[in-house]
Amino acid sequence: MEQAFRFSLPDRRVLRLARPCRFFHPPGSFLVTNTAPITAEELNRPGAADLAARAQDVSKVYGSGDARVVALDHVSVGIPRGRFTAIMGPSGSGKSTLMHCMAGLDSVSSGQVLIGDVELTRLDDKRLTRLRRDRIGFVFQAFNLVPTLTALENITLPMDIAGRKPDREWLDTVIDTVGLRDRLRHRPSELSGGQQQRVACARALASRPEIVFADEPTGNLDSRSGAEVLGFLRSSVREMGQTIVMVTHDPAAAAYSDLVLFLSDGRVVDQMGDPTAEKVLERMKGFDRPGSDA
Ligand SMILES: Nc1ncnc2c1ncn2[C@@H]1O[C@H](COP(=O)(O)OP(=O)(O)OP(=O)(O)O)[C@@H](O)[C@H]1O
Repeated sequence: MEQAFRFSLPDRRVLRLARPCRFFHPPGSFLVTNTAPITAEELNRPGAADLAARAQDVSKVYGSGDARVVALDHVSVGIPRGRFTAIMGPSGSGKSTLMHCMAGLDSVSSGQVLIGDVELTRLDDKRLTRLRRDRIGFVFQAFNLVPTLTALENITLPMDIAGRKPDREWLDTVIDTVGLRDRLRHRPSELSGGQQQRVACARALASRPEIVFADEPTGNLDSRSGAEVLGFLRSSVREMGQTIVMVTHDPAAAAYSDLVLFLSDGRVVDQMGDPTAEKVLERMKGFDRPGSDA
C-alpha cells in the first residue's frame, strides 16, 4: 500500500503522502447546463458535442427500506463547454451527489454520465482513475496543497506523478493569470489563504483539463480573497476557454458564473443565465417555502 503513496519528483526527491492524493480522488461538488433542463433526447442529438459533460436520466439512491433516500431523481443535464456554471440548492438537495456522480467519484444507481464522449458509468476503476487524472481538474474548499513543496511544485505535482511534462507556455499563462509569478518558490505556509487557493486553481488548470469541478472553492476564504479566486476562475473561462462547474451556497459567488443550475429534492428545478447575487438570493428564498420548488 505504502508504495502507492510514494512519488519521485523530477529532482529525485521522493514525496511520501500519508493518504492518496485527494486531488485525484476528491470529494466535492458541481456541474451544469444549457438554458433549460435538458431532456435525454436533446442530450443525444448530434449537436450535443459542445457539452463538456452530461448526465442522462441519472438517479442515485442510498440505503433501502426505511433508510432509502433518493438523492438524485432522474436528472438529465448538460454542461456547456467553455462556460462557468454554478450549482445551487438547499442543503440536502443533491448538489454534492450530482458532482460526485458527474466527476466519476461515485457510482450512479441508474442512467449514464459522460465526460466528452466517454461514458464514465462503463469504465472500470483503473480507467476511471486515469480519466480523472488526465481530463478533470478539482478545486476543494480545503486547499489540499502538499506543505513540503513550493507553490510551483504543487502546481506541477499531478503532471509529475503522471510522468507528463508541463507545457511551458501554458504553465506560464496559468501562473500569470493567477498572479503567482513572484510567489512560486514559497511554501503553502508562507502564502495567504487566497494565494493558496490560487495555487490550487493553477494546479487544477495546469494540465488543461476538459472540465474543472470546484467544490465550495471560497468556503474557507474571507470575502476579498474569495473575490480574487472567483475572478481568476471567471477569467480562466473567459480568456482561456476553460469549462468550470462550481458548487456554492453563496449567491455572490454564483454571480460570477454564466449560468446557475438550481437543485431541489434531487431534481433540476430551475436555471438562470447572467445571474446577479440579488436574483440568485431571491430565487433561493423560494426554496425555504415547502412545495415552492418549481
Ligand atoms: N452516503 C450517503 N448515505 C445515505 N444518504 C446520503 C449519503 N450521501 C448523501 N445522502 C443523502 O442524499 C441527499 C443529498 O445529499 P447531498 O450531500 O448530495 O446534498 P447537498 O445538496 O450537497 O447538501 P449540502 O448543501 O448540505 O452539502 C441528502 O438527503 C443526504 O442525506
